Amino acid sequence: MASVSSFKVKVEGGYLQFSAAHFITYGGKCERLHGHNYGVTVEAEGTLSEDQLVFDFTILKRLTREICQQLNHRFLLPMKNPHIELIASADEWEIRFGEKRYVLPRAEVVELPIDNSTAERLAEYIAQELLEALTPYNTLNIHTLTVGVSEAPTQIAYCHLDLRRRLPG
Ligand SMILES: Nc1nc2c(c(=O)[nH]1)N=C([C@H](O)[C@H](O)COP(=O)(O)OP(=O)(O)OP(=O)(O)O)CN2
Repeated sequence: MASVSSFKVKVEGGYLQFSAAHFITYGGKCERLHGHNYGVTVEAEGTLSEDQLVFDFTILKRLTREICQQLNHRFLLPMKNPHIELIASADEWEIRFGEKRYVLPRAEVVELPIDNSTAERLAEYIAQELLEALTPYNTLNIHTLTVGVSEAPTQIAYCHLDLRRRLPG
């Protein structure tokens, strides 16, 4: 019986990381402000292009690194978190949860369109940003894109995008 090959490329390590501060809300509580040295992995599965690549490692690394740089040394602010109150001023974000109140310079905050800064939601955000950054490239041969975000080497969350269900742009 003839076998069918399937292919996957993965980029990780090196500069595919960012250090950021955050807290998540869960179970009616709000964690203390803390930080992680996050690691990012990206996997693309698909068929081979004319050049016999799923996708060029070099480009994939560069695009992922650019997203990491936007998050590096920032506070990760989940703009859609229904459990925190956000008060904007010209230069600052005030974040309230019950009696707790944080005031942060806007320049040190990255405003994320997510509802909680869990590793899962960060992986989804990075996957969506990467998909956007891949728009100028031919990615029709890529079937799935998986982004992993680790808070530590022992804990990692993944978001898997099925690109075969992409709507024509
Ligand atoms: N599935 C997920 N679970 C948890 C997430 C997450 O993003 N996805 N996040 C957290 C917290 O944000 C927290 O940062 C976890 O950090 P952790 O190092 O595990 O905290 P601890 O101090 O409890 O663990 P140590 O191993 O003792 O450092 C929680 N869960």
